[in-house]
Amino acid sequence: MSIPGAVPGNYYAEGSMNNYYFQGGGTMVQQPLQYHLYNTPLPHVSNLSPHQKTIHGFFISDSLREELHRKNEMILQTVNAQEYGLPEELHEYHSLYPLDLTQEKSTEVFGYQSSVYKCMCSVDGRTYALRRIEGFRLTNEQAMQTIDGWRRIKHANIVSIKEAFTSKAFGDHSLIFVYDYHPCSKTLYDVHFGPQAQLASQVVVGVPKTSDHIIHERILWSYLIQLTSALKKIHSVGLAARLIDPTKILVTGKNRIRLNCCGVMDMLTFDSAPNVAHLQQDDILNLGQLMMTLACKSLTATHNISKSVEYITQHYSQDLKNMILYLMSQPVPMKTVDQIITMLGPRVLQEINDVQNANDILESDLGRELENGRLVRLLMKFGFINERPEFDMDPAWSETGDRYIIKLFRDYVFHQVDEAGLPVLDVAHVLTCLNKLDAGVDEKIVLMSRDELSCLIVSYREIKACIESAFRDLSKSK
Ligand SMILES: Nc1ncnc2c1ncn2[C@@H]1O[C@H](COP(=O)(O)OP(=O)(O)OP(=O)(O)O)[C@@H](O)[C@H]1O
Repeated sequence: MSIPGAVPGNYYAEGSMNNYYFQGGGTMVQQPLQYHLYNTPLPHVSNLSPHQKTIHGFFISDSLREELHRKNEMILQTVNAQEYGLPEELHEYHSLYPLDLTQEKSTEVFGYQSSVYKCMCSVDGRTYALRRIEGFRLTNEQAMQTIDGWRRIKHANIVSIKEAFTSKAFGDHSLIFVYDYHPCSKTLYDVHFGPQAQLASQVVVGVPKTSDHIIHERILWSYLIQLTSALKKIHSVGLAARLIDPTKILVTGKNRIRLNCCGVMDMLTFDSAPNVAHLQQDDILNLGQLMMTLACKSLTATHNISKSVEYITQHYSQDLKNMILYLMSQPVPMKTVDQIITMLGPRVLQEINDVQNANDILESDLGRELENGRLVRLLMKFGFINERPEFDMDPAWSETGDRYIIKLFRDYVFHQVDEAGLPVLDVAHVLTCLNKLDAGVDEKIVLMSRDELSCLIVSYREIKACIESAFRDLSKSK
């Protein structure tokens, strides 16, 4: 059988659906489908005519698929709790997985050592990030109430907190904070100052840093806008962030940042009753220091401000330099986040434009998968009906009546051969047929019996009715 109207070689089906390898002794072991099987088109198929399409055109982009797969894989990662000396259960959480693998824990930020774990909640089945403050004994129960204000904050640039509690499950007095989990996220420190970032910007001895190694100005403005937006929310409810540190800012997507560990300092320093207005001024100052650190790509940039300003003047616009200097200046009498927002002005519009463009790209990717989801549901119905060994005490059910038409249609879609008797693997033909079937169009096709002795002329609308009726029979039997 050949495909009427199909242009041979127009479409390319690449890759196999499963990954096989042979174990010693010749047993074939099936591996789960690996995302890396889908690669971008090879050079010899990339120069297609305008009417041709590669199979990649039908699915979401490789990079997005890989990113989503990695995130899903990360959510499912587990370790043996005993091996890592972790409790099997902690309050309503289980399956703890350490996210911070550094041996030497710093006490610089909180004044206590802290660890972070991914975990599952047995109440809602979701994944969370637990931050454990080690060896902290809570003396005043009222401190727990400081979390209430933070729990009400829902903001795109703040990692949401769920709850806090104390625990002796680790063998000490620990204070535990439960935050939303953002799989595969890194800290801003890891992204710009971690070993990989260092490697990328390694300076050859004697050769000065080139502008390739600095963070692009547009990214710096984007960070500033996102953090200002987070501070606006926090200050407007009478709280202060208190931690604007590269190790406590999460990068959860491309240039997408979120303030992490909100509420921890309020609990740790509850007894000293800090002044919120002063802390809010400190937030603005810390934001300026962070921006200077990032612009100079040096963690010690604030130790020599005049040298750092000189560096920023050389590499960035006057606007950015003025902004950083404003953030770091003395408050006379008070600086507010609203003033920063006014100064950001048109940059905010640029950010909105970038965000909306990114959103459009994601929406078009989603649109492609939407079609695929529809077709998968149709294929599942085929699977339920075709080749069913017996139904309603009738061993010939799937081969007779309406079901015979479905079987012949399945052959028409998937089992065609070309003039030389070779299988036709034309994805476009399959997609066209399935889409027409799903829409139930009036177009008629010729279905041939396997022995080629008889043929039926039926419309897609009629085949659709056959499938719906057969599927209804199957679902009624439950
Ligand atoms: N809410 C979260 N969701 C996902 N991953 C998180 C979350 N919070 C922290 N992490 C990850 O946990 C790891 C450790 O975080 P942590 O804040 O301890 O950073 P750190 O650089 O180790 O800081 P410190 O030196 O203070 O311990 C980081 O890789 C971070 O990406």
